[in-house]
Amino acid sequence: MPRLSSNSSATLVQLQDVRFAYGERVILRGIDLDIPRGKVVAIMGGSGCGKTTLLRLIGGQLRASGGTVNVAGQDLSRLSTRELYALRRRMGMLFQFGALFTDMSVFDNVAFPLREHTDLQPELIRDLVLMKLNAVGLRGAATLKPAELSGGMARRVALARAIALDPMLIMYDEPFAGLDPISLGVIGQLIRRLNDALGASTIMVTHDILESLQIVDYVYFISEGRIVAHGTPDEIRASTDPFVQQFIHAEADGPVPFHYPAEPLAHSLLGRGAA
Ligand SMILES: Nc1ncnc2c1ncn2[C@@H]1O[C@H](COP(=O)(O)OP(=O)(O)OP(=O)(O)O)[C@@H](O)[C@H]1O
Repeated sequence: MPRLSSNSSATLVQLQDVRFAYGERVILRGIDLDIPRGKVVAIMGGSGCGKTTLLRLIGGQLRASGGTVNVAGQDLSRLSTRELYALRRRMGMLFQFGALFTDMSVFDNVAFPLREHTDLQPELIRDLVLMKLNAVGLRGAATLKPAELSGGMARRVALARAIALDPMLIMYDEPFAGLDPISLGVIGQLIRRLNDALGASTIMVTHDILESLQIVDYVYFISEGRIVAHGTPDEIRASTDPFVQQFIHAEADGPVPFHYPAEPLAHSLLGRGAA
């Protein structure tokens, strides 16, 4: 597999032959990928192919059953819990729908990681929160509660919270899910801008290929536990790979099957199957 970057100091995250299974169920069968410093990289693939699992492996919430996950020059499997925790503080994560704390104001939501993980004085926390909210265009909404926000605004607050600690690596799981087309464009631009302003690297799991191609530097496609295609947005647009084509043209069926693996329908309907 050709690698995106062969210079290790330019690579923030490197996965080599990473394998993972939930019990008997094998999800990843040997993933090789690089996330270069400063870049925004999208990971795409069919539903249930293991994208979120991959983010959790990089975040150290799951341990690979084989291969190596290396972040900022550190092999995660060799870190103590304390070292892993320290590394995780340098990662910002926004998981699916990035729920805000509903009983806290926008300000307190963004202040939460700063209060939790630093000993900064309240005045400094205040300034940092206002700067983060300003970066996502919501400084004026600091006193609102999540229930008073639109879906797009709530997502922007979640972004501000994910970058509160100035992470070196930001991971987004489906950052566009459930957004209208305008908010989707706003969030896409923000993901790019925040990455560049922080000098961070970004990994984004998404189904939204057209939006992603506008903002990312590189895309990896996963299928059946392996990377099956990868390239820059221009390479992806020009690709004749059937897998990539299925994504670009949003075709329901193709190399990525519509159906979750199951016994034949007739078998299920006759009541002989498990479901
Ligand atoms: N804790 C778990 N225990 C057992 N199986 C799991 C667990 N978490 C996820 N899975 C299974 O592992 C597979 C990969 O899940 P994962 O969430 O990584 O997929 P995904 O590519 O992010 O999917 P989607 O795009 O639908 O969010 C799925 O089939 C899922 O059912």
